[in-house]
Amino acid sequence: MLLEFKDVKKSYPGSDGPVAVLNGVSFRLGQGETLALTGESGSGKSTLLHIASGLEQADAGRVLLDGQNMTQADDSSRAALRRTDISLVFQQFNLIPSLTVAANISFQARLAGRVDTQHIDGLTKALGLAEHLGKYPETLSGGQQQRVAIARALAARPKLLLADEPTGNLDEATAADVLEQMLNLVAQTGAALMMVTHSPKIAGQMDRQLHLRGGVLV
Ligand SMILES: Nc1ncnc2c1ncn2[C@@H]1O[C@H](COP(=O)(O)OP(=O)(O)OP(=O)(O)O)[C@@H](O)[C@H]1O
Repeated sequence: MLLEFKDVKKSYPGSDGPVAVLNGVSFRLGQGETLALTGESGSGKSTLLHIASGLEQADAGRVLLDGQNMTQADDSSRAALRRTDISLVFQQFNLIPSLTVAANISFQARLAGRVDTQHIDGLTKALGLAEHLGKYPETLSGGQQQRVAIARALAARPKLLLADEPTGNLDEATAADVLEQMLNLVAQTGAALMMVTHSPKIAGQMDRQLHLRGGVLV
C-alpha cells in the first residue's frame, strides 16, 4: 500500500475552542491508483492533502507512506520524503518567478538528486513546452504555467502526486487538455494520484472517488 490514513484527526483553533475538520479519516491508496477527493467548500479537502504531503501534521491517527509512519517522522525526515517521493500541484501554479521554465521544471528533481534529462525532455515535449524553456513563468498563459508545474512535479519520478484543484484556474477547454495530459503522464510514470476537485466530471475520470462530509469520508 502506498498511502494509508488510519483514523486521522485534525482540528484548528476557533473562537469557541478547537474546531474539528477531520474527525477520523481512514483510506488506502495503492501504487499507481488515481483517487478523487470531493466535498463542499471548507469540508477539509486541502487539509487532508496537506497532511498526506507532510506539510501539516495530524493531531491523532496514523499516516503511512510506503509503510513509513509519517506521523512519527521528524520535520527533516518528512521534508526528505516530500523531496523524493511526493510532488504537489496547486491551483495557483506556484512556479518560481525568478527561474526560467527549464529551471523550474528541473527544480524538484535537483532537490531530490534525481535529474534524468531524457525523462525531463519527454515530459517537456508531451506537455508542449519545448519552445518555452528559456522563458520566465510570467510570460506564459495560465495553461502553460500549469503544464510547467506538472512537468516539475513529475520530473523527480514521485510515487505520489497530490493535486489541489489543478485545473481550477483554467478555462474549460484548457482545463480538459491539461487534465488529459496530466492523467496520461501519471499513468506513464506509474505515480499514484490524489486529486481534490469540485468537478464531478473530473472526479469521474479517476479510479475511485472519496467524499468528505462532516469530517469523515463517505
Ligand atoms: N491554518 C488554519 N487555521 C485555522 N483554520 C483553518 C486552517 N486551515 C484550514 N482551516 C479551516 O479548516 C476548514 C477546512 O479547510 P480546507 O481548506 O481544508 O477546506 P477545503 O475543503 O479544501 O475548502 P475549499 O474547497 O474551499 O478549498 C475550514 O473551515 C478552514 O477555515
